Amino acid sequence: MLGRGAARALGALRGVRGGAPPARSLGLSRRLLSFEKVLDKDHSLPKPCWGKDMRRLFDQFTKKCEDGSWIQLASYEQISAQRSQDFSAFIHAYFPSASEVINKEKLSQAQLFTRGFEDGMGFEYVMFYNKAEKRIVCVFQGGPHLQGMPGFFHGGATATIIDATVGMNAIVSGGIVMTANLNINFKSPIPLCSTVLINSQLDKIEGRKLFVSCKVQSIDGKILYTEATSLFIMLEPKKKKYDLKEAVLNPLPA
Ligand SMILES: CCCCCCCCCCCCCC(=O)SCCNC(=O)CCNC(=O)[C@H](O)C(C)(C)COP(=O)(O)OP(=O)(O)OC[C@H]1O[C@@H](n2cnc3c(N)ncnc32)[C@H](O)[C@@H]1OP(=O)(O)O
Repeated sequence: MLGRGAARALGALRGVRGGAPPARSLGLSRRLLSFEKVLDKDHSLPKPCWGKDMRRLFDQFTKKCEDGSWIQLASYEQISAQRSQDFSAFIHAYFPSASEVINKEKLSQAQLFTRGFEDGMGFEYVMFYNKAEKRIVCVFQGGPHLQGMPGFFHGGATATIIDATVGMNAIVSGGIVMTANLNINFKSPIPLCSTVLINSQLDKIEGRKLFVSCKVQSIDGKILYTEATSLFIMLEPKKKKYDLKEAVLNPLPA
């Protein structure tokens, strides 16, 4: 049977008892904590580097959260030291060979790729989740360090924010998942430093497979920049010797 740490990690992802504390207990009733974080700030809240489009869209979606149909997803740069330990256990459970490379110390220094840039230079984004519609909308303002062809975003940067958005959609539905496939059609180059909307939709779940699609559009909806489809796989507990039933039925206190 797997250790307590991995059970907690599962709880953190699934929001079950024993995982991250409920958002309400932290006074954040309209916000869903995607994982517990105490060391740094929530990067999905307004900052001086946000342009007027980003702020206006943030305000519009925050308004939509008032009736509970939409939830703003918090986002942090690092996970807490405690969670780092939990994730070490998680990695060991699912990918034993990887745990020889990624030790606890390295994990404690890790940063979420999309949050590792100086404010305003890289990925500025905030995501909003609509459970009933199985949608996540990401408001994204890309900074000057994401340039590819001069004056436009690098396609890899676009792929990254797409993966983050469809990935979050898969996580909120499937728990512990990994991207198995991501197909992207680049229709029109995205001007550097612009703000765009990424609209993602969970299309279907078949067993362990989650199919999520998305469109990247200008904020007025007139330009379709990019379209993508993706496949996420829920990790197979038995295959990786992870006792999911135990983790769900006997969650640990936070
Ligand atoms: C709390 C912390 C929160 C963190 C928040 C921040 C996160 C931000 C979010 C960022 C998000 C970033 C996210 C990232 O960046 S994730 C990082 C990028 N992804 C990876 O590194 C994944 C690498 N791949 C794997 O580990 C395995 O292949 C996985 C786990 C995916 C499946 O291996 P597993 O051994 O488990 O499964 P299986 O092989 O038995 O296959 C099962 C079924 O699936 C079908 N299949 C499999 N692959 C493909 C494929 N390519 N196309 C079509 N179908 C495929 C397969 O045919 C079979 O179907 P069927 O025969 O049953 O019908």
